[in-house]
Amino acid sequence: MLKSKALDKFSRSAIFLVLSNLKGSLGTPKFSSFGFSTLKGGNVDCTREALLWRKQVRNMSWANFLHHKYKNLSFSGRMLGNGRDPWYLSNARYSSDCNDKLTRDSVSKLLRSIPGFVKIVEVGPRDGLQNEKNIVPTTVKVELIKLLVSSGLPVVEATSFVSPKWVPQLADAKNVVEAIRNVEGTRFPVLTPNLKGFEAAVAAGAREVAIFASASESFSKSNINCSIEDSLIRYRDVALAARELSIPVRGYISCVVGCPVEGMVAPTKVAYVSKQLYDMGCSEISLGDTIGVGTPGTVIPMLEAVLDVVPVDKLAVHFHDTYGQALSNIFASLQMSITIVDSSVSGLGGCPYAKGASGNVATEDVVYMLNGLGIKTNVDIEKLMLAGDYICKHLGRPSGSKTAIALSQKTIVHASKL
Ligand SMILES: CC(C)(COP(=O)([O-])OP(=O)([O-])OC[C@H]1O[C@@H](n2cnc3c(N)ncnc32)[C@H](O)[C@@H]1OP(=O)([O-])[O-])[C@@H](O)C(=O)NCCC(=O)NCCSC(=O)C[C@@](C)(O)CC(=O)[O-]
Repeated sequence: MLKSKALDKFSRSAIFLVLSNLKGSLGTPKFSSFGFSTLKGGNVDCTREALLWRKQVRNMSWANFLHHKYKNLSFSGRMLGNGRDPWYLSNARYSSDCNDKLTRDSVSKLLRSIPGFVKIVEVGPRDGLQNEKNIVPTTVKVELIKLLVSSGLPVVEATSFVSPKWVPQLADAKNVVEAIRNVEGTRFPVLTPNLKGFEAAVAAGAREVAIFASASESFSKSNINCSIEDSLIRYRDVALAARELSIPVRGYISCVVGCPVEGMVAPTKVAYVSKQLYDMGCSEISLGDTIGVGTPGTVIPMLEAVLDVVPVDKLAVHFHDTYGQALSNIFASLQMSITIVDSSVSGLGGCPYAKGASGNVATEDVVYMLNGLGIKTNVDIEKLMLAGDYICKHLGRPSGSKTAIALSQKTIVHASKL
């Protein structure tokens, strides 16, 4: 009895402290920053002053807390406006945009190889939606694509001309392509697994296609029902037909670092398939970490192997974020001078033939990071968020983009002026 009471008391204070720190990370006061050590840190300060402080802090609003904490500090104008209490100012909003030359110069001095411009290939309407169980109406897909276009994205992968038995969600590919036929300013590649798909795509009005191979035999079999070599034979036919019509072909390679069945995938296998796609005339080769297991530790050697056989300006990277490594992998790729990054609005996605794989890296998160590095994309993040908001409302779930969540909370904070 005594034991369980003591345990109860202990767990209540433990829960309090854990919640306090959790609240801190979510946007409410973090008590440990006032000198309280946490469970993680060891002892809890139980002096009278400390307890009083804790009570006072617990009763504070977020705004009062910040005012208290920062009132004696001076802030740099760059971040916080005119130096009065920053938390009440509407222009105090932090932006990751890096427009000042000094910062840009020091970033580029340290990161000599990173590009000045990155082309983002938005794959949300295809890779993002292909895995959705409930069929998304064609009108919603078309509206999503139009919203993505208005954010300035240069490429939006629209859909796939694959077997509707394999991917029922994209059975309306023809209608989607027809509906965006007259939308200008953005390119709309579509996936075509064979000549049948290629012909249907061209008939619907597609002006760019993508073929998709794999670096893993098992994944090739489960995704397109044939071996890697057989897929390359099919894709040569598609590439040839496309060349005759001057239609650019993007080549994908799945499982470039790991496969759900085979585990680790050797960089030499990825280099081999990359070279085959390059030789058949692919204008771009996108290297996909389909199940999102890679870290820079596996991505860098893979890229090194591919860079030995394909020029860097032909390469794109395509990371899923299952283990939260996508941005680090993109950053490593930028350092290796890659200039094309695939991503999906709100982090939608997953592959129907890679169970457990989570969505692609969120486009909002990529744009936020690139803005912070002073790398241009021509994408308007606020308009991009409108597209994300639109599709998330339709799907009835929160955004998978941390940036979108944070920025929309800021808007609420500023709108209410706390
Ligand atoms: C490749 C096939 C078609 C082979 O599928 P199969 O069953 O071996 O093909 P088949 O030639 O025996 O044909 C079977 C049926 O499909 C039809 N068919 C055949 N081709 C087409 C076509 N193009 N469009 C429409 N219908 C087609 C064909 O007419 C026939 O119809 P039936 O006589 O039974 O009525 C099938 O396996 C397939 O469609 N797979 C697609 C799978 C897919 O879309 N996966 C997701 C995309 S890849 C991905 O997400 C990875 C990526 C790119 O994002 C990068 C990354 O993250 O790694």
